[in-house]
Amino acid sequence: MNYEAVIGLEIHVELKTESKIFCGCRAAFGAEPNTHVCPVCLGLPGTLPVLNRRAVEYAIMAALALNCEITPYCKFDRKNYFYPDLPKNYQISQFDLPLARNGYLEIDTPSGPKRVGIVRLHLEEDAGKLVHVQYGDSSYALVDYNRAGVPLIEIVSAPDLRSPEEARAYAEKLRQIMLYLGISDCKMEEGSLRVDANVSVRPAGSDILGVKTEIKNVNSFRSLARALTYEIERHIACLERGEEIVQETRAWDEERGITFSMRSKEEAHDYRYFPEPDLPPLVIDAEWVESLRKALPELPDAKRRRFIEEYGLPENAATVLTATPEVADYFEETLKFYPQPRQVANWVMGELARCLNAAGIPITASPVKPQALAQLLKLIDAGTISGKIAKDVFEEMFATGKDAESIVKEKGLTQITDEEVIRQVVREVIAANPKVVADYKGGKEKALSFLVGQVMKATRGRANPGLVNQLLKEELSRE
Ligand SMILES: Nc1ncnc2c1ncn2[C@@H]1O[C@H](COP(=O)(O)OP(=O)(O)OP(=O)(O)O)[C@@H](O)[C@H]1O
Ligand SMILES: [Mg+2]
Ligand SMILES: [Mg+2]
Repeated sequence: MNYEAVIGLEIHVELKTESKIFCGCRAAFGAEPNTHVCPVCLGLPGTLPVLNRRAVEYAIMAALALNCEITPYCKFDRKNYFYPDLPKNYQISQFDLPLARNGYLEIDTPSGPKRVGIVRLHLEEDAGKLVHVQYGDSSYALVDYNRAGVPLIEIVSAPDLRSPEEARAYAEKLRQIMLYLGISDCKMEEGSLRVDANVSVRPAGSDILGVKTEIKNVNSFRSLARALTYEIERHIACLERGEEIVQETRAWDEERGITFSMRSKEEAHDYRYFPEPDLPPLVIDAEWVESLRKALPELPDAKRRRFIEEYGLPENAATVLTATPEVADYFEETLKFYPQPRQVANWVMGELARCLNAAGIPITASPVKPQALAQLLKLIDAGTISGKIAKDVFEEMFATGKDAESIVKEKGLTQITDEEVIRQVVREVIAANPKVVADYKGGKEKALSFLVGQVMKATRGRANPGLVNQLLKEELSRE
């Protein structure tokens, strides 16, 4: 039988606010354990939460970017469960009235663009973190509450994804949008972006959903795709053996490349959701939403379209150059000093990308700034250096942070414009290539470019190309 995979993702995104969602503690990652805590986020009796306005704004921005409807009157609910990382024994979340609903995200697939539905987007607080340590012969689980109360949004997709590749494309696109909005770091390795993958299979063509399992603990987009591939094969093998799929939560084991059962439906939590009595309902008026909508930055799809239309870039170049807002900014900043989109695109995607990769640094830390790159490109246009020498100069700029002109001067890479020097080389080249000269005189235009190449080679690319051409023609007609 032919099977079809059905996948829906729940993605948690930590918001990059200064303070936590219900108290004034700092929300930053990486501090000494339990230094960003207070009676509110520690859940001590008698404390009351106060909602962080910025967290709501960030969540609304995310909802708008994902084409959702904002719920004008929403509320918070308590999701009750017991775990040591949850000091209050409940998490403040949103249940029946989430902040936003009914959105979509467009992904690229081999058969064209595809819209993936977004069922809901809600606000909640993060839990603390357990740190497992070995001390002598014993192992301990220590709790760090710094993360407790960091604002999160959970974005729940419809079961619209049909392959691990689509799931990966969706998760990557969602991350790209969050980075464009500047509302999260989205670092999977630090847990500021976490993906739970729900998956089932069914006979191809059926419109009934199969029993799903939920995979947790995927630490990268690559693992997400691997875990789904494994799980889909496991489901199919089960069904082929005539067994039923058990609805359960499974964890991905990166090293062994398998999923294993964490808890089954029978052990599933009854969260006993009820309205949070300590917070008033959240009323989001249309004016607030509109002012946030107006302030949204240009998003990836729009930017990519503009790069194609405004700069005449091919689609793949536009995709690469809009991968992050930082790359796009670098590209456009360079254009301000050197308005030649194609050339700049080639250099940003070529030499610059290669050097950044090799050095393992982000474009924002590039030792070569946009203006410096523009100056280098101008030197090529002016004929001061050849395109080939420019690559060496760029490497030197990247390694030392010096500007193109000083490197060209220091290393004696300046073009040769002295007519007599070039004429001498031209004569030598003509003397050394009698056959090519004869070809040229016989009407072979191409022979000239060979001779130009020889002169450039003899001068290590430093001769002024215009002069080389002119003097070659002069000398050849003289013979
Ligand atoms: N049969 C199915 N096959 C694959 N995916 C499914 C199926 N049914 C639901 N899904 C997906 O599973 C996800 C369910 O997420 P949701 O947050 O609504 O519930 P939950 O996982 O039960 O709750 P929790 O937030 O406590 O994990 C959605 O992304 C949805 O698209
Ligand atoms: Mg969920
Ligand atoms: Mg879930």
